[in-house]
Amino acid sequence: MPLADCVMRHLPYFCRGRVVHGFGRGSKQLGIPTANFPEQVVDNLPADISTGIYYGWASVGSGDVHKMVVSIGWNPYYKNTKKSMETHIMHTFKEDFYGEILNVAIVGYLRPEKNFDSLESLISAIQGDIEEAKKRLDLPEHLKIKEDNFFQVSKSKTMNGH
Ligand SMILES: Cc1cc2nc3c(=O)[nH]c(=O)nc-3n(C[C@H](O)[C@H](O)[C@H](O)COP(=O)(O)O)c2cc1C
Ligand SMILES: Nc1ncnc2c1ncn2[C@@H]1O[C@H](COP(=O)(O)OP(=O)(O)O)[C@@H](O)[C@H]1O
Ligand SMILES: [Mg+2]
Repeated sequence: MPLADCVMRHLPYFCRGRVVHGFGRGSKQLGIPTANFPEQVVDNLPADISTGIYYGWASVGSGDVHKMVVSIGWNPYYKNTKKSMETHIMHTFKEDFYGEILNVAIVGYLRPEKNFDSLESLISAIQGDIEEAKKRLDLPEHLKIKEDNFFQVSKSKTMNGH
């Protein structure tokens, strides 16, 4: 099966988890914070979902749904030994949200993970991903996922306090 088919078969992919600490590189070194999921969420990804860079929608707790990009894999530039799943939300938050529930809907695939010969080229690749994701998410087929019941449930009272 071609790579794109393997990847797309699982999309849209919905998941939630509590935001944990990563290596603290996202904001400090890249200027692009990424909310990291715990190991259990990463381990629960479908076994054949390819590592790489994806885009979709995300909300924190019962908050609004925003555009996002997500990186799944080993961050070859940093040579991580554990697979991670990290979401950058295209929204300015007043404060950090470690420990809160992050809800994500992955709707599309952008590219495989890559190594880079400088931090600047990693940063510009990520900025390019963000711009491309913003454009693609305006397509009607993607906009409708923003309204999915998955996000409505996270807004309902039954989720509060859990
Ligand atoms: C949209 C996006 C694309 C990314 N692409 C790559 C990549 O191609 N190669 C790579 O090594 N890391 C990539 N990363 C991951 C960053 O290296 C990672 O977010 C950074 O190391 C922060 O890690 P931390 O959360 O542990 O601090 C990407 C991250 C995002 C959000
Ligand atoms: N727009 C945003 N997208 C993702 N995380 C954000 C955003 N704004 C603030 N944050 C906060 O920044 C943290 C991620 O920063 P980062 O430098 O990647 O640290 P870590 O290595 O601990 O993941 C998130 O856990 C979240 O609390
Ligand atoms: Mg992070």
